[in-house]
Amino acid sequence: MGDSLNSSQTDSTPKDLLSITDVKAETTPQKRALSYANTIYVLFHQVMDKQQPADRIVSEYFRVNKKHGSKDRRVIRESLFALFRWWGWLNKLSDAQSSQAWFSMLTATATIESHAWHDIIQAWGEFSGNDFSGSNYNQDAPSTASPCVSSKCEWMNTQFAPLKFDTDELVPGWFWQVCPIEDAAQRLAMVESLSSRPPIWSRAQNIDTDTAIEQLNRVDVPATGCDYFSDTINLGHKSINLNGLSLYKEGKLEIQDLGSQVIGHICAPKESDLWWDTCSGAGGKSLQLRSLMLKQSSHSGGSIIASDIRRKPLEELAKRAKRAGFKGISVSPWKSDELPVPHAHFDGVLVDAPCSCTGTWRRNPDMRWIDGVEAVQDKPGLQLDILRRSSQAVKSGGTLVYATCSLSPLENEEVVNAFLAEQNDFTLESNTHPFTGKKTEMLTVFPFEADTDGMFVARMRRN
Ligand SMILES: C[S@@+](CC[C@H](N)C(=O)[O-])C[C@H]1O[C@@H](n2cnc3c(N)ncnc32)[C@H](O)[C@@H]1O
Repeated sequence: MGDSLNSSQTDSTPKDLLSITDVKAETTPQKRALSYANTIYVLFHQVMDKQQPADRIVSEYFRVNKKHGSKDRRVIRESLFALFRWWGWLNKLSDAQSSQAWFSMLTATATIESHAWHDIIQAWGEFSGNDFSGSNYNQDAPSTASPCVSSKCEWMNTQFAPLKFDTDELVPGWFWQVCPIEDAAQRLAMVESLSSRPPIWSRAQNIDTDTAIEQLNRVDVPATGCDYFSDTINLGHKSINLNGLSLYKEGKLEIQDLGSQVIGHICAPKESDLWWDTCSGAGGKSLQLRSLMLKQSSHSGGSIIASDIRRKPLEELAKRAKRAGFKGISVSPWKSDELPVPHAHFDGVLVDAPCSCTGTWRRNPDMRWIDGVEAVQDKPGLQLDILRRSSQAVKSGGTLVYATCSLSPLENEEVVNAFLAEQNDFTLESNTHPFTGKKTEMLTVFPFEADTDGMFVARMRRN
């Protein structure tokens, strides 16, 4: 940590540091452990107090505090995100304002996640005043050895007896009310997946997938293929400097979660189709739709119009399309409630609606504690309204696809059912779930099925 091995503040560090007057850091690891603990404490409270995504807060912190080396960044970032993953248990360890409780939390998370910075973890354990010597954390264990969430729960129950911990508590209680799962095994699988990170999923475009994988392996990216879609590439769990990859710079690799890729396959655009992506954001799915068209014919005459109420993501989409060399994608921002495109005109309309994003909690574990139940309950009115308006652009015989990255039936099945109840010229079509092989009308991708984010999709046809 450069020369700041104590708890001294940096310019951008808020003044409300952990109270550490009772902590004596003597050895170098202890001093580093103390400094890390303070930084993580400040960042954690900034996320909770400002109710802003941890990703944003951490990026801003590292942008200002250039002194941190790569190990510092890793310890700070991973410990912070781990705290949010296990906060449902940790918050029971008593008052997070107390330094001893804070050190217990840090030690417990690092133990549960088998983090590799053993000297730091040991120092945190010593500062905590708690006896972690009986912990099952093994210094020689590879960090990939990750016991299941039930055994982690057992460890918590033993380590912090008489406190009681339960796997369901790793997500807020309101989640189970709006995303009910009756089956106990499925419920546990859901908690298990929400307590771990999915790999970085990507898509090969304009290039054969095996060739792309070979090129990635040559530069030490542990890329592998995927059983479900021929253009999907799993890039593993380690963060990657995308701008250092020529494949990415040449527009031959796009990052897109495998769950999100399901949506493009359910849309299944034909090569000459005209599609409208009504909530395109920065165009993850527009690019996928275009890529699917071009896979059928490199002379595909099809095209996509992308719309969003925000301009910035549309600018980003234009850059990504240019990078990929994709002609046939244009943008048309929503400026009012009026359609920014012609009525009854499109072979396909995709409504990837704004939602609570509960399906992305694996990548953003902080959101489960920042958001409340209103993040789910507030959305269905808007979602139905966008779906209703967007549906006017579907031509007779055309396809309407509704998707979210929510796991709640309130934002999913109930919105589609409300839409179908009022629009009798649309009928629901059935699909085969790509991961489970089951036939289904409305399709939820659960994160535990194929190590992805959670998604929902329903496909309708205009009669
Ligand atoms: C789930 S995100 C879209 C993600 C994007 N399709 C992708 O694949 O990367 C939802 C998008 O809907 C946009 N949005 C929010 N309210 C909207 C509205 N009333 N009309 C159109 N778009 C809206 C948001 O700006 C956001 O970009």
